[in-house]
Amino acid sequence: MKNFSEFDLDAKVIKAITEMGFEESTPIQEKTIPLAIEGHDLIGQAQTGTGKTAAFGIPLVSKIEPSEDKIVALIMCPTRELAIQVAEEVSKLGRFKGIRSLPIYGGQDIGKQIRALKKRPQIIIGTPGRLLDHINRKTIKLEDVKTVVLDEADEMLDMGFMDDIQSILSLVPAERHTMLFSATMPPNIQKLAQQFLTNPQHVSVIPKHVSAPLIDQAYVEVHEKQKFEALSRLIDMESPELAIVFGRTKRRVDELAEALQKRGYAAEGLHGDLSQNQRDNVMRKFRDGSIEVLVATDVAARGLDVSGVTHVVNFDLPQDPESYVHRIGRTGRAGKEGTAWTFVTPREIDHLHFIEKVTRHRIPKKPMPSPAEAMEGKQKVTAERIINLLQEDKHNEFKGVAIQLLEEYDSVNLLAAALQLLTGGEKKEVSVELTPEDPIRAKKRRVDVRSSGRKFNYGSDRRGDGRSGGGYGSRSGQGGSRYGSSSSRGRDGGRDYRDRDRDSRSGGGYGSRSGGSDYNRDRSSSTRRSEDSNA
Ligand SMILES: Nc1ncnc2c1ncn2[C@@H]1O[C@H](COP(=O)(O)OP(=O)(O)OP(=O)(O)O)[C@@H](O)[C@H]1O
Ligand SMILES: [Mg+2]
Repeated sequence: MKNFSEFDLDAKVIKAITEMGFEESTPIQEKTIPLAIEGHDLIGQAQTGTGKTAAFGIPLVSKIEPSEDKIVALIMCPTRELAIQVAEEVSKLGRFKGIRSLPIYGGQDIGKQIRALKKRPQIIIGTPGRLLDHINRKTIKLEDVKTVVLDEADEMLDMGFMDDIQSILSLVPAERHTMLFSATMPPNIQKLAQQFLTNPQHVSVIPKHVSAPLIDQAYVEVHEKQKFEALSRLIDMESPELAIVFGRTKRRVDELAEALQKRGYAAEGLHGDLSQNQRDNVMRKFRDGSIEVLVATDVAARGLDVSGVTHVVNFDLPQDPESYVHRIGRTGRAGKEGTAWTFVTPREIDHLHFIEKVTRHRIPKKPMPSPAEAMEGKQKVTAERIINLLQEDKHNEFKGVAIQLLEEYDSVNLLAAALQLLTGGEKKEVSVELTPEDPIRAKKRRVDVRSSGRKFNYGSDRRGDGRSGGGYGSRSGQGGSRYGSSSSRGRDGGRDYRDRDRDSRSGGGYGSRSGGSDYNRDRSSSTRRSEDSNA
């Protein structure tokens, strides 16, 4: 893989890249950056978590003049969370150059956005609905836009944004540079590309080796009623640093988050019925580690990049193979390993086979963790916490009692009792009741697998030389202790939303759901997404 200094990039951008801890380019970046610098239109495809954001962000930021006081670049994304995240990455890349970027999404106070637009950002990162709104109000003008990026284009179309995207693109001068990123290439994407891209170069990184994917996948066959028990045992057994648990509906997510809290886990739910403020809050807490389990609908399946997500659990089997790939792709990112478990009820086994077929990956079956395994995992974590405390050496005030106890009791018994207390068995007795979900029925439909290219993480030599897979340079500042407490986890500074607008109104007609879709549709155009509508 190439070092970033080998590309024709602005030195200030290289400085930013170094500061972000990137050492070498990823394969999609290596292919995309030179083409984008030369101004070629392009269509990019690569697996989840392989740095597509920087693949378009780096050349984009490199080309923009800091003195520019108009909107010269437009990035469109399907969800609010993604708009925020992409804006965050772009602004990090443009820091030393003094590039101004601004996320624009539904659910946030429009007045606030209008004020922020007065600061003359050069790059706008937005969801199509809210962008159109600003365009209609003339608070965003596209006449000087020279570069357009469509991120997760297939998802935007699936969400019913075709008309909005077409209206927006038709307002951008034809003399422009357009980059489209998509997981799949269904006909509507091809149509969009034909309509709005000029002689696009196809850049795809499809892994050759599938022998050592970074994501360790497994399924557990469980009855609907056993799922919760299976989940809590799994969390206890594996003690994830951070985990995302996907549920099928909003109701499911709410009930599950509540049930996990009752059992003493730091869990919260994320779905489209929450206000923007709540959504931002949940994401912020997840990113800074104050919640360890994020329970979410598919709203969190695409693009979201949170460092430290070691586990993904499909509490409910996803409807589509694509959704499966995107959900599990929230772990095993940027060369790190991850684990993905999928719960399958006996009646859904056929659907699982369908997913295996489309993703061309056999998912091995694992037994439901036993109570003993769960207990063992918990004890291990407790023991590690004690050892960590021991190393901190700040427990002088407890030493008196310790000496007293040791004089009276056997040391092994004493420590075992303390471990029992700390492992906290009692909370687990709380009974929880979840409303059952109907099983997913096997759905036979054609999916463009060949072009999806997001089935596996590449890099079969990963384990061998200790370097991360797929040609990633290591990234500094990210400790990888599997059992580390959240406090020992290197924080991903720039991914914290703390300083973002949190007093934004969620009302005002924006961010309201249309047709029960879980996405932030801030327009009323119809949506095809229905998984979440029964919440
Ligand atoms: N060259 C690099 N070296 C190390 N880390 C990188 C590099 N490029 C990107 N990253 C990091 O990898 C992570 C994943 O990147 P990104 O979110 O862009 O992936 P993606 O390909 O868009 O995934 P998805 O398909 O899920 O949207 C991010 O945390 C990003 O900062
Ligand atoms: Mg992405």
